[in-house]
Amino acid sequence: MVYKQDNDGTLQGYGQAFVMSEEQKLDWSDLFYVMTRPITLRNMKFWPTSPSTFRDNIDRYSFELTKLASCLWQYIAKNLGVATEVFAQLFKDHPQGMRFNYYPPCPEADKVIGVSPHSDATGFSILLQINDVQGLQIRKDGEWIAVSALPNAFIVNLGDITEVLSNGLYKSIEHRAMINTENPRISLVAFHGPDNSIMLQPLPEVVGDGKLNYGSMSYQELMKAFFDKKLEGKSIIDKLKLFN
Ligand SMILES: O=C(O)CCC(=O)C(=O)O
Ligand SMILES: [Fe+2]
Repeated sequence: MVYKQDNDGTLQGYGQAFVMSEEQKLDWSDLFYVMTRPITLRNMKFWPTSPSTFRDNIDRYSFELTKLASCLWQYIAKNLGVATEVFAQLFKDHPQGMRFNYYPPCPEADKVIGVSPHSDATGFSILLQINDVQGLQIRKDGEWIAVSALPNAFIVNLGDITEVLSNGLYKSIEHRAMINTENPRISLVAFHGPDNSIMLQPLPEVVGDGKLNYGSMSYQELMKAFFDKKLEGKSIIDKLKLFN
């Protein structure tokens, strides 16, 4: 297949992620992932040329989402009492990747899962539920709750990076995607992560004289830890938490 993943560690292209063994039961989904920003990191060999509008539309969508993401960072910074320049520096060049998820229906839908429980290893994700099929669930107080998409609205899932930077004032959300027996479901998730070179730790401006709740880890190390194992709840956060 022309756009299939390479073994270059970036997971771009068509394929599966988080496959650790031949025996593993895979998630019931097809996925396609491309890095969309910074533009210099785009690898156009993974960008389909058919339909002919694809590249142009994704480029424009990526640009508009970046504006939305900058706006959200400004609100988060304000809420945390941190100068907006601090976030602008951490998220400089607006790193962004897009994952297209296709979940085929399954006659035995209760025996499979579309995406295993996890939190996103990113700042936040802006999710668009493309067709009107429900499937996303979030975990709140130990219970799984179905999220219905509002018409013309995005779903924003906070990621692990925001939890650590905010010393836990913001919590990343554990979520999963379920399958149904009749209808395929399609979602498009745009991950907004930090600059690749950052050292991830709670922001001193947020911690102040208070208790430090998380240890530190380079973002590169964190991404490696995330992709080196099966998706499993809030595993990155569990690793970095100093107290339970
Ligand atoms: O399809 C969904 O609603 C969720 C997908 C997801 O969690 C992901 O791609 O990280
Ligand atoms: Fe996710």
